[in-house]
This record gives sequence, C-alpha cells and structure tokens, in this order.
Amino acid sequence: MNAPGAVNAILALGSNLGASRDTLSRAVAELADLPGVRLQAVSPVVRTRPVGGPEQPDYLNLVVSVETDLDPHELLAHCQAVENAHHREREVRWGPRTLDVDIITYGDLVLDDETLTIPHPRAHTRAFVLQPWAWMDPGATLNGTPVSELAARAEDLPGLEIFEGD
Ligand SMILES: Nc1ncnc2c1ncn2[C@@H]1O[C@H](COP(=O)(O)OP(=O)(O)OP(=O)(O)O)[C@@H](O)[C@H]1O
Ligand SMILES: Nc1nc2c(c(=O)[nH]1)N=C(CO)CN2
Repeated sequence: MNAPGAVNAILALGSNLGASRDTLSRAVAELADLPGVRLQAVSPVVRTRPVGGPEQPDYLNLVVSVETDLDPHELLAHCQAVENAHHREREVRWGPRTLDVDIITYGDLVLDDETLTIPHPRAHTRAFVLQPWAWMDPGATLNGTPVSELAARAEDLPGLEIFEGD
C-alpha cells in the first residue's frame, strides 16, 4: 500500500563509463535519500550489450521501484541531479555515460510533453530495462502486457547476463 497521495514509480539506471558497479550502488543510495522518495525494491544488476549509438563498452543496468510524493517533473529533475552528480555529459545520442537514470513508469500516468514521456517510449523494447524489472517484480505489467513477455521478445535479450562482479 502506498502512503496517501504517493505513487509507485519504476526508474532504470545504466552506466558504461568509469567504475559502473560502484556508480550504480551510490546512485541507488542517492535516489533513496531524496526527500519524497522511498526505495521499495532493487533488481539484480545485469551486464548488457549497448543498444544503439556508437561502438561503446557494455553497460551495467538495474531498475528500482520507488514510492514517491514528487510530481513527475520534480522526480525527473531529481533524477537528472543524481546523473549530474556523477558527471554525466550529454554529447552523443545513446553514447556512453557514467550514469543514466530514466523514469519508466509513474503509477498509471500517461504523459507526453516537451521534457517528459511516461511510460518511457522505448522501455517496452529494451531487455536491459525489462528483464531486471521482471526479476524484481514477476507480476509487473507495462501498457497492459506482462513485463516478462516483453523481455522475452526484446531483441537485446541475448547477451544479457546477471552481473556477479568482475
Ligand atoms: N521518461 C523519461 N525519463 C527520463 N528522461 C526523459 C523521459 N522522457 C523524456 N525525457 C527527456 O529525455 C531527455 C534526454 O534524456 P537522456 O539524455 O537520458 O536520453 P538517453 O538516455 O540518451 O536516451 P533514451 O531516452 O533513449 O533513454 C531528458 O533531458 C528528458 O527531458
Ligand atoms: N545496454 C544498454 N544500452 C543502452 C542503454 C543502457 O542503459 N544499456 N541506454 C541507452 C540510452 O538510454 C542506449 N543504449
């Protein structure tokens, strides 16, 4: 049960530059510390092949479930502040990054404006989001379809593996 007025959101984190495993751990802790955000669950960490963009290193990805009192734009601003604290630079579309934090869902909200599209418009095709999410919450659905089904269909599923450490 959510607190009154609170919403459950799914956030996806990725990193393929620097000390990615450590970056992800610290970013999860920073998200959990945000005012108006309560961490509910964290998925396994997966190592994934880069999807799109230039040739670049493999990613580590995970998803978290949070309960939040923030509105979606406040949540985005806080996620971007966490990215920036990890020296995120925006140079190349889908290029390598120290940290990416995307909002995948925000309750049942459907939103599309200049800065925010929810559900995330590419999440339903991305095993690097869907598979850790399905492992974290086997009953999860996205746009009415089980996340586990979407993950099984995603083109980037081959090559995804649970990250146990280097
Ligand atoms: N659901 C969302 N989560 C995060 N950012 C979003 C979302 N919808 C729209 N955006 C916008 O997308 C912009 C670019 O985000 P970002 O640089 O993280 O994209 P990307 O991670 O390279 O690509 P992708 O959007 O395919 O994951 C952000 O500045 C933000 O305003
Ligand atoms: N494997 C993987 N590929 C990506 C990722 C990511 O987090 N993992 N993020 C992207 C832009 O959000 C583009 N491509």
